[in-house]
Amino acid sequence: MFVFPSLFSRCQHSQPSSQDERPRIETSQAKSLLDIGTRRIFNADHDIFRESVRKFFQQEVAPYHAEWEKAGQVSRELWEKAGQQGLLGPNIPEEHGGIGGDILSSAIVWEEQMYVNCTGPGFSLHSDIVMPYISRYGSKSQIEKYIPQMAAGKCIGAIAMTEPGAGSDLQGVRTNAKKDGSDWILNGSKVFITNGWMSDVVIVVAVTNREARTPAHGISLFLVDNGTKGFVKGRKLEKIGLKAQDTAELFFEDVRLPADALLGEENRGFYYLMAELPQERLLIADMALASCEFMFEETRNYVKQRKAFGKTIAHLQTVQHKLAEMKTQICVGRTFLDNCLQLHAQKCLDSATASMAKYWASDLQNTVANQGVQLHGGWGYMWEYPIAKAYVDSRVQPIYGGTNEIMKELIARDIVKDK
Ligand SMILES: Cc1cc2nc3c(=O)[nH]c(=O)nc-3n(C[C@H](O)[C@H](O)[C@H](O)COP(=O)(O)OP(=O)(O)OC[C@H]3O[C@@H](n4cnc5c(N)ncnc54)[C@H](O)[C@@H]3O)c2cc1C
Repeated sequence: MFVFPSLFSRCQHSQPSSQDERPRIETSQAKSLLDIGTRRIFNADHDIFRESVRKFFQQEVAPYHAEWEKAGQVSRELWEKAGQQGLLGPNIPEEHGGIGGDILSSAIVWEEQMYVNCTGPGFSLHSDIVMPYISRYGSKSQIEKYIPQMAAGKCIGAIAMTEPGAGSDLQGVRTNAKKDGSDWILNGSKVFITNGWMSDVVIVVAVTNREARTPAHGISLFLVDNGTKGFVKGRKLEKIGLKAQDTAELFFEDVRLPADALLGEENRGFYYLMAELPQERLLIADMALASCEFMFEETRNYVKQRKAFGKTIAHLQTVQHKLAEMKTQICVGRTFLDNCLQLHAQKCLDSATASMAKYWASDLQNTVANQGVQLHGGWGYMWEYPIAKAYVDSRVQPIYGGTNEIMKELIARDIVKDK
């Protein structure tokens, strides 16, 4: 496992470490947008971590990804290896059984995954969406039961909000849990659940009080273990992209849950969701920007070696201008994203700002993917070319984690609200 040189108290404020003598350059000034040692939000300790994470994705993920795309899932072994390397739950406190790092360490894992263009492992959802709910709202026994196992990659986490009839409108969920003595009886179904097929524990969003003054006041979260009677996993869904990611339907039929399966307080689930969604949106945004950086470098390399009319296409001014536009947009986006990462590291990221990042970066990702494919010509449409894969994987980013239309609703609501 990678051992952090007790660096994270310093990381909290993202100051350059004393080891950084020269000011760090930003990505626009670097030789490649993927260079290690850039960006002022990071320090030299982060760079060491990034090197180990990069090596992990290059050695343990990239060579096997095509195989996992065919299988529709990654291997269990990969999860355990990631756990051993300290890649799962980097931002979960040590006293809860996590790694004890900062959000910037999580961001390094998100970005490095995109830099190898391998979307299969659902690490970010597990580490930075599911684990935080348990760490923040779980009881001592829930934390002890799940967090160390999740950090070790022996327990894979998922979160089930969306239903066949309710996605954007979360308050419309119909899955429900009714009290039976001190137990709960859970009924309903969920769809599009990332890590759903491989999951060992799922956080399930369910209605617990139909009489509440608004639906938001009657929703609770439950921890449901794989193998619980009545909990059935449906098929792995066939998607147009994210081929190696196991996205599944989940069914709950009279699932009897003990009282301690309730996560946090009864009927407080909607508030927990609202509190945690900005981190989910930031994560999607940062992965989108990192994917742009990867696609830009792929495209730059391609046009510098592809010949047409006796010289490389990188000599054509129209191609150069397109690359100039792409790089400018990506670097402008990176500045905003790094600002959001820093705000979040200081616990100051608000919902509207996170929504701006998610909407803008995921739209940019699709624009860059489209331009990258175009500059690759026919080869860009071939699966063997990384840009083709990046193109299809981009498409879902404006949809999940709250659609970009919903992001605009949240941004707009904040703009016009009475102060
Ligand atoms: C690959 C993948 C993985 C996913 N992983 C998970 C997961 O792990 N857990 C989970 O719970 N969910 C997951 N989802 C579900 C995802 O979050 C939802 O698909 C998303 O929130 C949209 O919901 P919906 O599909 O029901 O679309 P709908 O809500 O039906 O929306 C359809 C269209 O209507 C628009 N629309 C809806 N309401 C409004 C409005 N008020 N104003 C303007 N436009 C509106 C939407 O923007 C969209 O364009 C995943 C989805 C995919 C595709």
